[in-house]
Amino acid sequence: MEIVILAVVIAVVALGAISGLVVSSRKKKKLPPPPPTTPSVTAPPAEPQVGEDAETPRDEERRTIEEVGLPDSGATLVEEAPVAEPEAPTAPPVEVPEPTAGRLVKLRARLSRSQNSLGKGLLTLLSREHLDEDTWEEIEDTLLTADVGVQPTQELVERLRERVKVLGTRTPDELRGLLREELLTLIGTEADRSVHTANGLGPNGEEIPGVVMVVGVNGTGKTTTTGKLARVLVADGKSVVLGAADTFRAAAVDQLQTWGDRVGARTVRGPEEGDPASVAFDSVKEGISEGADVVLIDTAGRLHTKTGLMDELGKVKRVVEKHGPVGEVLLVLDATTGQNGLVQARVFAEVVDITGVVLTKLDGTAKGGIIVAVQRELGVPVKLVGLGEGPDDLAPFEPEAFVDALIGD
Ligand SMILES: Nc1nc2c(ncn2[C@@H]2O[C@H](COP(=O)(O)OP(=O)(O)OP(=O)(O)O)[C@@H](O)[C@H]2O)c(=O)[nH]1
Repeated sequence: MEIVILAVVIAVVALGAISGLVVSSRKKKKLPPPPPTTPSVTAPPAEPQVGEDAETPRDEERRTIEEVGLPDSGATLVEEAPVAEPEAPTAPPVEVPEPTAGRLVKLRARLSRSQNSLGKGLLTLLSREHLDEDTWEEIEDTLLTADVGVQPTQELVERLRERVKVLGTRTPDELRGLLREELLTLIGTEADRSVHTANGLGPNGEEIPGVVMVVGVNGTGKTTTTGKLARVLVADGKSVVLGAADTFRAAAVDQLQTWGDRVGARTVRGPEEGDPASVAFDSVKEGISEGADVVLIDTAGRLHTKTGLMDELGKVKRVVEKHGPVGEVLLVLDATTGQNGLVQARVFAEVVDITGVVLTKLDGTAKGGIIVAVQRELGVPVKLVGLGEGPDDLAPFEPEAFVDALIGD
């Protein structure tokens, strides 16, 4: 019996020893592998351990470092865990403005609102039963207040008096018709009001983009107008390059570039306070190399001295003309400045050949008569009018639409 008990104890101890070995081997398996240093991969293991022996036979072929192909730095790592590229800022989508035909008609409500006192005022006076001297004087005053100018006012009143006399009895429709005709005569319906953007010819007979210079006193809306004009041209299917030759005001350059970016037009700019003529030259050069249809050049309009202005604008024009002709020189005038605008017009006309006028801020004044006055003063037509601060608030000037907005139709 004692022998049996002894045998059982020995068997239990032996079993305990064996199970202890197995547990320790399992525990070792759970250990993280040693760091993969080069020697540990290629050199045979030092003293073999029980658990290790059990896993990897000592005589098993081992792979060399080349065969193992350790991840070598970036490339493989990137594959396993791609590093997110920082997203490039996405450019805002390029806008395609609506075609400009009939834009003035669309903006008619604004014209009617601002010019109401002129058109409706005249109609009311003409509708009086007795058109006596006082009434004609009031008609004259209304025209003068709207900045039509003395000479054109007298002409209009004279013609109206004559026609009303001949007409005898007058219906409201007849009066409106008369006034419409006479206002149109004053404004002129024959002039070519298109902005000349046709290609010119370079010194060797090659085609170059149409070149438009935009001039005017700072603050009249010159830079804004250049930007809006770029939109008008893009809307009409033309490709445009902008020249920021108003180098004296960095903000004006940035402002112009923003306008250009919105319609996908490149803006050529120079160093701050750099030579405006050089920027103008470069912008036409860029227009030629891009094969653009039109180059619009925004110029500086500081008016301290006439000689300074003359030198600057004259130089810009001369330098640009080395590439080819300037098709259009647009003078930007602020309609709200009234007679002051006419003084500016005179000065600019003396220093550079103006070919067209842009009248801005017509939405903010009742003095639409300035259109007549400025055309008389310069002998060039108003080609565009600004009727608001919105990007598409610049419209080709159409006399009929203008007069209809004034007096209603
Ligand atoms: N209401 C109204 N505002 C306008 C019109 N045209 C331009 N403006 C505003 O007039 C202000 C002056 O315009 P700018 O284009 O900066 O004037 P600028 O002549 O270029 O002057 P600089 O940039 O200093 O050269 C801006 O606030 C324009 O939004 C318009 O037709 N109507």
